[in-house]
Amino acid sequence: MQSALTAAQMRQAEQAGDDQLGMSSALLMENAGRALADAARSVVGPQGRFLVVCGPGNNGGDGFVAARFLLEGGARVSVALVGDKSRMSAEAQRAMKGLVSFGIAPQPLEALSRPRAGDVVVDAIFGTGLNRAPAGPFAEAIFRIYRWRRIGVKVVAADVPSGLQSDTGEAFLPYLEADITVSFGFLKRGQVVEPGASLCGELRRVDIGLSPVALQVVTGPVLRVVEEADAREALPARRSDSHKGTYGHVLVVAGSRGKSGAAALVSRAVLRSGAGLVSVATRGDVLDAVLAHSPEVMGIPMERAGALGSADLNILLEAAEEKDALVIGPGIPRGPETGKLIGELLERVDAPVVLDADALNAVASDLAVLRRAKKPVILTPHPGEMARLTGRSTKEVQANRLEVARGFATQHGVTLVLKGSRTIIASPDGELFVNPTGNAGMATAGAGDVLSGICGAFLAQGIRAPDAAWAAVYAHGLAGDLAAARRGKVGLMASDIAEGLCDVWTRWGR
Ligand SMILES: NC(=O)C1=CN([C@@H]2O[C@H](COP(=O)(O)OP(=O)(O)OC[C@H]3O[C@@H](n4cnc5c(N)ncnc54)[C@H](O)[C@@H]3O)[C@@H](O)[C@H]2O)[C@H](O)CC1
Ligand SMILES: [K+]
Repeated sequence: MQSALTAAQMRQAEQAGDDQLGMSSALLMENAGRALADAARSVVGPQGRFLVVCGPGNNGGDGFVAARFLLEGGARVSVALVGDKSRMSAEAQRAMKGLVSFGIAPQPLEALSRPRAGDVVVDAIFGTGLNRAPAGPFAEAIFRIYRWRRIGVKVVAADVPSGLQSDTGEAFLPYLEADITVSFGFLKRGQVVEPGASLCGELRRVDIGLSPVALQVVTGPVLRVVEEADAREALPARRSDSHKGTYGHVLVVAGSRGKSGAAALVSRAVLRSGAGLVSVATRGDVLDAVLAHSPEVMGIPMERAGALGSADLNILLEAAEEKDALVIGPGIPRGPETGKLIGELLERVDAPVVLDADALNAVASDLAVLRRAKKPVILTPHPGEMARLTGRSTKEVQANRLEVARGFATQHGVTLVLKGSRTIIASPDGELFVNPTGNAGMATAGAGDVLSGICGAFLAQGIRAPDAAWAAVYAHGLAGDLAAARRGKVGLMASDIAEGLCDVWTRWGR
């Protein structure tokens, strides 16, 4: 998995690179500038026209070096310096001197001819050093580039699109959107979470000489980006001498009158994700609808009507015997005692549990039950459910996704999946993962039910909870991407995602 660092962690890594590997910042800048020039050239070819816009810091320094390499390659290059020359960093001044020795001196941006459609602007105004909203000439430069992009000028960002906060992924106003962002050394957090991920356009990470060894000195939680190979390897290969029991039996506690579909979606997703068997415990009339939907699903009829409560404990404890994982929550009839029931199940069931949807709302009033769970627990809230779990507003949750997810997971000793674009997965030990797959078409009824089924199936196959969570989220998003590629985003339905899982497994040779 790739690591996505904060600016402070980047500086630690850079320092380690210097101390241990003799990679001075000047050498790093040379390598960064060369990679930036290569990326810019890849957009229009060496004969294209390039306008490199540099700020006062080392991001600007990368731009000066890139301009020199473009020039050496025979390209037509003009260079602008934004801001006061006297405020330039030493490395940027050195890089500018190198450029001037090639006969090009940076000009004020307004003195240069406006780029045309198809030309390339290299955005080297701000990188990880941005610490407040761009103003004055910086804002003006960003507005100009923003307007040029709308007429077809391509923008290649050095390290971070200017205006984007590299730690949080939030953007100051004004900010730039890039067609390509060239990330030097390690990825930055702001490039892999929204809205930063969208502002970066195509994200290209380039090595500049910072050895992965440098990561060992970095302090604080390192955000890791789930990659396809990781998710594929997390899933056990199927042995020829195996039988359905080998892949686990999942108990699904879901569904209620008018919501039998939730139980059907979860149970189908469980089977579509490789579990050997699935049983659904739900009210009798609901169960008939679920079993009619999928003949492969077994059922445990719960005759008591009304909300789930302690009176359902015995039948569910019995149903949970010999099970390898439970999924509780989608569409359940929730009442005042449901939280107590779930707490008792967590304490006594000898299998890992996925809590989703109304099971999350049920335990929100007594989160202490989570710590008392006998086996690992995965929670899969969307931001609104996370708000209820934490007592924060949804807006606050969304503005602090990484911290909120990690804080909850470590406080309650659970694996927390905070859904949304670029879903965050946090482990009880404080590991942090971000998922890059998925698309807006998946904002559709039942998509979360499918995810909870995949999580349950992966747990039942023996994958440890945090890995089961990020691998399930990755597969779920990839299934949605493959389904959307075939049938569009607008009409995507949860059952398409469940069916799309088959394309994931064939793609993975599973
Ligand atoms: N870390 C590495 O391995 C490498 C990093 N490189 C490049 O360096 C930049 C970070 O450079 P830095 O000098 O720290 O900051 P910036 O160039 O991003 O910002 C410039 C400078 O501007 C000041 N500033 C911040 N916000 C504002 C504002 N709104 N208005 C005016 N001025 C502002 C602040 O003081 C900054 O110092 C990194 O992104 C890489 O591109 C190396 O070149 C390669 C290795
Ligand atoms: K930049």
